[in-house]
Amino acid sequence: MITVQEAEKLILDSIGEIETETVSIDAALGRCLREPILADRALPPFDRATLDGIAINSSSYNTGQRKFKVAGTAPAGAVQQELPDVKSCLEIMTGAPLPRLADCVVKIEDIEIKNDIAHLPDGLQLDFHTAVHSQGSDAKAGKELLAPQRLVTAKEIAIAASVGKSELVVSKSPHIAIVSTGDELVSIDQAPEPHQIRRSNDITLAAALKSSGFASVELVHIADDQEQIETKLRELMTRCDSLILTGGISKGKYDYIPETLAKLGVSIRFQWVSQRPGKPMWYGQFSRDGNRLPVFALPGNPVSCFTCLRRYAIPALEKWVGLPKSQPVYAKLEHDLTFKPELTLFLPAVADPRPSGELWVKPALFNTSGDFVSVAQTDGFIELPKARKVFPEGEAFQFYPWPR
Ligand SMILES: Nc1nc2c(c(=O)[nH]1)N[C@H]1C(S)=C(S)[C@@H](COP(=O)(O)OP(=O)(O)OC[C@H]3O[C@@H](n4cnc5c(N)ncnc54)[C@H](O)[C@@H]3O)O[C@H]1N2
Ligand code: MOO
Ligand SMILES: [Mg+2]
Repeated sequence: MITVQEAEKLILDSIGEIETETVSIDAALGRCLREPILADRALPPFDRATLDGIAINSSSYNTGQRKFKVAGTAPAGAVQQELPDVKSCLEIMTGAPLPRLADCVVKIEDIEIKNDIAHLPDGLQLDFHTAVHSQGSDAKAGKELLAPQRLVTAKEIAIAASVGKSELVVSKSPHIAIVSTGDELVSIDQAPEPHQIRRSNDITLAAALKSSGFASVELVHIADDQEQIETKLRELMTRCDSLILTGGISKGKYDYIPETLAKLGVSIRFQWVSQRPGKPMWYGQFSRDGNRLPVFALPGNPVSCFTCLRRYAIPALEKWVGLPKSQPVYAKLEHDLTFKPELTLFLPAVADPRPSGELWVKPALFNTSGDFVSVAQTDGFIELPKARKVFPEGEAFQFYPWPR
């Protein structure tokens, strides 16, 4: 049996970088950018008025001129104009190119225009490019505005749009199959017999993946029949980029998953981790077209598979596609705890942020790793290391928020 840290390292070390694809800018939201975004021209591309007012030559004002003939109007969207001479002005709108011979803008509030003459008061502070956003002052043409390997959010879209990128190169979004097995499981729209239970893990894992940015998910259920499992998994391996299985991995007579995966050529990286819940967890990879594709076989107990998905599978998928890893935070325990088994404990807990800026957590009491009822009241789990037995109130440990 390996430790949590060893399992995490084996998984993350085995994960490479997924291929790229080109998508429309709208479809790039939430994906990892995989190309640099360069300024296609200077930003701003011309000397731009930042206020509505008049464009003048500041040296005329600074050598005593107070009346300027209004020679015309410079709206935004019109080509750059020119003052007839340095003694006159143009009315100018925010966003318009500064006219040639003018070097600053005086805002409308500071002046009075009567009979096409603009009257300026004494005491204005006017210099070269006052109220002008100078050409290239944000970025020179060719400058890298965004480096690759970052999450595309609204602000990245703003930059891409401003340089005319209607399509972006991003990481592919893996198509993930969530496979549940078990003869006792019925679909949620079916009335279960007393000995049956509703199949909840697969749809739960799908929701967690979707809310973590993995939208392409397919649900598959297979009976506890080795032949059917083999046939279906073989088919999924031809077209899915990752498999996440739940159930059928422990020591029961009908726990066919590890054996079948091995038979199908999925190479095992590990099974059995010194953790609760989730001890039977299995991880491996298979090759297709030169890519190594991850397979997570998670225990069937609902809390186990949910916890293992959060602790291992989601960070691994994030690394694969280049999304920022959903990091744990540190949080302080609200009361003393003792846990004697030689296992790392993932304990569901309620977050309690304090006005002091500290995050505290209140561990939840829960029955078994089948008890989703208590877990639903919590915000995440706290990780209590295997090397310890006693965990005192006020000590900080890593807290993993649940997927939203
Ligand atoms: N002799 C041993 N028995 C068990 C061990 C062990 O070490 N030695 N480990 C236990 C632990 S820990 C866990 S966790 C479970 C893992 O079991 P499996 O992965 O084989 O899962 P199943 O046997 O198929 O199911 C376990 C439990 O979960 C329910 N389940 C399964 N799939 C779903 C689903 N899609 N939706 C809702 N509930 C599901 C299933 O009905 C069972 O009650 O093994 C222990 N045994
Ligand atoms: O991993 Mo099991 O989850 O402890 O019931
Ligand atoms: Mg079992």
